This record gives sequence, structure tokens and C-alpha cells, in this order.
Amino acid sequence: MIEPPVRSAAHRADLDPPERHPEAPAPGTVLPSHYADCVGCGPNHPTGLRMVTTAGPDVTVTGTFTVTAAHQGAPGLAHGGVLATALDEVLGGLSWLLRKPMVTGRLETDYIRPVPVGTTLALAARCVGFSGRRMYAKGQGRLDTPDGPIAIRAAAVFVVVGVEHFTEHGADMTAEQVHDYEVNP
Ligand SMILES: CCCCCCCCCC(=O)SCCNC(=O)CCNC(=O)[C@H](O)C(C)(C)COP(=O)(O)OP(=O)(O)OC[C@H]1O[C@@H](n2cnc3c(N)ncnc32)[C@H](O)[C@@H]1OP(=O)(O)O
Repeated sequence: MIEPPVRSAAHRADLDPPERHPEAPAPGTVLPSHYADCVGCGPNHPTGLRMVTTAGPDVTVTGTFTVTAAHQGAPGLAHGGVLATALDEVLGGLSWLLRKPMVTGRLETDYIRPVPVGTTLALAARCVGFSGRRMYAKGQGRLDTPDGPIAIRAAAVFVVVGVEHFTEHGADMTAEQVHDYEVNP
């Protein structure tokens, strides 16, 4: 038996407001890849999304993802899971501005328009607020330009974790490297 998800990314109205860290990268700063082999942003990944993300004002991030033949589901069209990855990446980039390590707990995606190969998606993410360790966020992707038609939308919950999440469960990562990832964009 396959159990359905038990949670929702819908949030209450009384979240703690998002606080941009005083040492967050300035709006307009291109955020570095957090890991060279990351399928979302890593320059070493052979078929990755090669996303470039930029800090925005408040707790917002923008990014671009150009859909190639490596990202197809149906012929000539982006795979929905790949599009969810692009949303996950730009939403995850909010951690650079919050300076808190966090992982995706829940990612809800609406697919509104097909995304053809050759499209450059203009992605945007915004932190909505916090409830304890839960960070609520929303994101979207528009076709080709920041004011193009909306193709995808997301609501997400990220969960703030300690460095041990990465050192105990991951590979080849020391606590010092996680600290770098947390504080040195
Ligand atoms: C700057 C770098 C940019 C990075 C971009 C990267 C983008 C990609 C990001 C990812 O894809 S991360 C990889 C995918 N995610 C994971 O692998 C996470 C796997 N899940 C876990 O490791 C654990 O389930 C998790 C850390 C999320 C929670 O386990 P814990 O034992 O630490 O917490 P716990 O279960 O006690 O829950 C803590 C709080 O979070 C809530 N929570 C936990 N899981 C949740 C969930 N799935 N959805 C919503 N809320 C969740 C939970 O209800 C609770 O809320 P309250 O404190 O208010 O009671």
C-alpha cells in the first residue's frame, strides 16, 4: 500500500516574518553554486540544470534555467520532475539570505503551461515566514522573461537542520565545509 503525504505546504496566517540576515549577500549578487556536482546548480554535473541564482531584496531569490534535450519528458517538452528540481533549487537558495542550513520537507507544484526545449525559465522564490524550524516559501517560473506567462508555481516547506544532517547522512563533507556553505556565499 502506498500512503499519501500527511502534510501540506499551506501555512497559517501567524507565521513569524522572514528576516533577511544582516550579512546576506546584497540584492543583485549572483549566488555561488553550493556544490559543484549539484544537479541544480553544479558546474561539474554533466546533464544538470546549471542554474544561476541571484539574491533579491527582502528574502527573495531569482534564477534562470534553460531547458535542453537532456531535460525532456515528452518529445520536445520539459519533464515535470526536472521542473520541480528547478523550483527546489531556487527555493533552496533562500537559505543563502537567511543563513540557515535547511532541507526541502515538502514541495507542491502546479504545472500550468508546457515548457518546450529551448525555453529559459525565469524563476523566483520568496520566503513567506517561519513556524519553529519550518520555513514556508513560494516560487514560480515564467516562460522566457520575468514578465512572461507563468508556467509553474510552487509552495514549499523547508526544515532548518544542523550541520550533522549533512555530515552524518551525506558523503565527503566536513562540518567546516557545511559551515562554509552556511556563511560564505
Ligand atoms: C544555499 C544552498 C542552496 C541549496 C539549494 C538546494 C536545493 C535542494 C534542496 C533539497 O532538495 S534538500 C534534499 C531533499 N530533502 C531531504 O532529503 C529531506 C529528508 N527529510 C529529512 O531529513 C527529515 O525528515 C527532516 C530533516 C525534514 C525532518 O526531520 P527532523 O527529525 O529533523 O525533524 P522533525 O521530524 O522533528 O520535524 C521538525 C519540524 O519540521 C516539521 N516537518 C518535518 N518534516 C516535514 C515535512 N516533510 N513537511 C513539512 N514539515 C515537516 C515537523 O512537523 C516539525 O515541526 P514542529 O517543530 O512545528 O512540530
